[in-house]
Amino acid sequence: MLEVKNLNLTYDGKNYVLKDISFKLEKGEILGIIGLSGAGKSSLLKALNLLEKPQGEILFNDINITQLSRKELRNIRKKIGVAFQHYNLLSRKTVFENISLPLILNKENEIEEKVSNIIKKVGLEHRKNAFPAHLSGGEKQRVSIARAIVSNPDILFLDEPTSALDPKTTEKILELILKINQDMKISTIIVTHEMDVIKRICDKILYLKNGKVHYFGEVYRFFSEFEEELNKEFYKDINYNYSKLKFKNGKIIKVIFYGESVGKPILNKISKKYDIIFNILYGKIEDFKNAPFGKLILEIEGEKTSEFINDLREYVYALEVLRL
Ligand SMILES: Nc1ncnc2c1ncn2[C@@H]1O[C@H](COP(=O)(O)OP(=O)(O)OP(=O)(O)O)[C@@H](O)[C@H]1O
Repeated sequence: MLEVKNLNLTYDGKNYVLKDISFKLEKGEILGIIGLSGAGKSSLLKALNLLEKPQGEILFNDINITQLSRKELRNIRKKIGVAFQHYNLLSRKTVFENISLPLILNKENEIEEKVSNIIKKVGLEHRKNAFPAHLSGGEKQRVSIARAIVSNPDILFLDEPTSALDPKTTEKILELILKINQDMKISTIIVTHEMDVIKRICDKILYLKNGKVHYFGEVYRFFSEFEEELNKEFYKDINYNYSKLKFKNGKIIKVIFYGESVGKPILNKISKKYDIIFNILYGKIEDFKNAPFGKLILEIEGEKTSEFINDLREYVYALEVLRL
């Protein structure tokens, strides 16, 4: 439903802040855009919105929206919902009035009913007559999201929707985004610098580095293959400690489990089969959107470590020998 081909963007006509960006978003998918500060995340969102004029193609339901007239663009914009990090609510209007705005601008009918439905969906019935100054951060973000989806758009852009919120409120907003995505089948692009947001709700990830696509694809593959870089750039996930090693001649392996294999006693079974003893140096299981994802770093010892590794490889998503 959205296909971006060879997108480039420059603000000054010389330096490109987006370079040859290409990716695809299918209907109903949630795509997370991540990258360090200055990588070009906001610029990409602005280019997709055509708030900035990029070079290249943006095919929205097979129409190249970079080539449209103002009037055609106005119609397409009705199909795009945007919620900003700082909410951008009108302070003199109530929750209800803020959410009504896009419908009034688009001269739609049955505004009362549509707004009431959306207010119910985002759980703000009890706050519908409140003014933004009297709302919590989470409630403001609910209003902002409600306003973005009230026109029933095909695509929703969310710019850092949880970065100003505490962890509990973040979780509630992520649940809301997932619910909206499932109920309304809205394709969603979410800019974030929070890895947990990507893991919890995204199907795909686009990792921007210096204005270029460094990775685009499935979330689980990204966390399986880009670990070292992630540790360096974003957070310290794995800091397994070689001082915890127990075996003199042990090998060290990293095992990634994804989906069904998480939670099965595979390791126990296969280690018994080859008479292998193991010591867990690091282990973590996380709930990704589509399936659980587990990572283990093991120290192994025994006569048949090679056979053990070969056999185990068959049952897990990925296995890497870190030290022979
Ligand atoms: N309006 C603008 N005019 C000129 N340069 C800009 C403009 N907006 C952004 N830039 C530049 O474009 C590059 C990418 O910035 P952008 O804000 O898109 O990055 P970002 O990944 O969203 O960063 P952050 O996480 O800090 O918001 C930066 O070098 C920035 O200085």
